[in-house]
Amino acid sequence: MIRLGTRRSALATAQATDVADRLRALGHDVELVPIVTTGDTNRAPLEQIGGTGVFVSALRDALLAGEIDIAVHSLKDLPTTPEAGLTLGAIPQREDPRDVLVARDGLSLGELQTGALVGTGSPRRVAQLEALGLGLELTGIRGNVDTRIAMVTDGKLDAVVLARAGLARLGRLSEVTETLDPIQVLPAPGQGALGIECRDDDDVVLKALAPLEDPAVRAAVTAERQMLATLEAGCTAPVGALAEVVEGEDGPELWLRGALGQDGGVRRLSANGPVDDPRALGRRLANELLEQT
Ligand SMILES: NCc1[nH]cc(CCC(=O)O)c1CC(=O)O
Repeated sequence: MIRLGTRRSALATAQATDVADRLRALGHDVELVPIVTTGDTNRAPLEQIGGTGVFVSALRDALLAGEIDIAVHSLKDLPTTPEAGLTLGAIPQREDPRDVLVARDGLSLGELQTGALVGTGSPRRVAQLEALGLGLELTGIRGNVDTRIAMVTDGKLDAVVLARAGLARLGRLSEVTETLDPIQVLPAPGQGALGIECRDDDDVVLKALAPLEDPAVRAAVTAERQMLATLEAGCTAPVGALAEVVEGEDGPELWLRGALGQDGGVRRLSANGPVDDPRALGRRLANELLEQT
């Protein structure tokens, strides 16, 4: 029996159920174990209560205590610092990593008027949206995906910006009024990807997880997360990153785009590197972003 720990939110439950179903299809017995985290019980702004890492620590404690065997994380909420005794046993196929706009009356970003009220609590989204120069009025919001969409439906906001992956997993893609091009808004490092964490000496679970692994996604998110780590930025920092495996002249290579919000503007760069050394690429792009003046 594999005990899979999950937060109770609709999104976390959808992600956990998806992983559980895939393990069951491979012949494993899986039990879902609900875990409550500080991020779920405390409504204060994330920056005040320790960033999105607050969603993670209770799950990690349960893993280390042997109460659960695997934890399914949204990779963009997982701190880049490794946790002793734990490892990412599998990084499965990724959902569409892009951000989306959910606006009233089917509007797109370019159709929103100056002064339109757009909800997002993410410094990354704020920095990149402001850099577009559309004169949008950005306002911090928190709450689950349903709550955020309701702010538009109720007329409190003209629009909200969300991760497309979350809407896809909740079956709410019909709410999307525009998918934002990464040329304008780069997603958070790891967005749309799941990280399945387990104890690093749990050979039975590691073997069970192996078939869920997508090596190209692991390479991409490793580069994105290394860029974030080198920038010494937390999950609430104004950092966007998106890597993809592309076909280069000598075979597949990794292409990484990065954005760093700074001094009211956004620095953007991209670089290519070998697929087998994603960390070097992430580190290089981070350093180039820091040197750019
Ligand atoms: N920070 C909350 C969070 N964590 C993961 C997702 C969406 C799913 C994903 O990116 O994997 C979301 C919601 C959002 O940003 O809209």
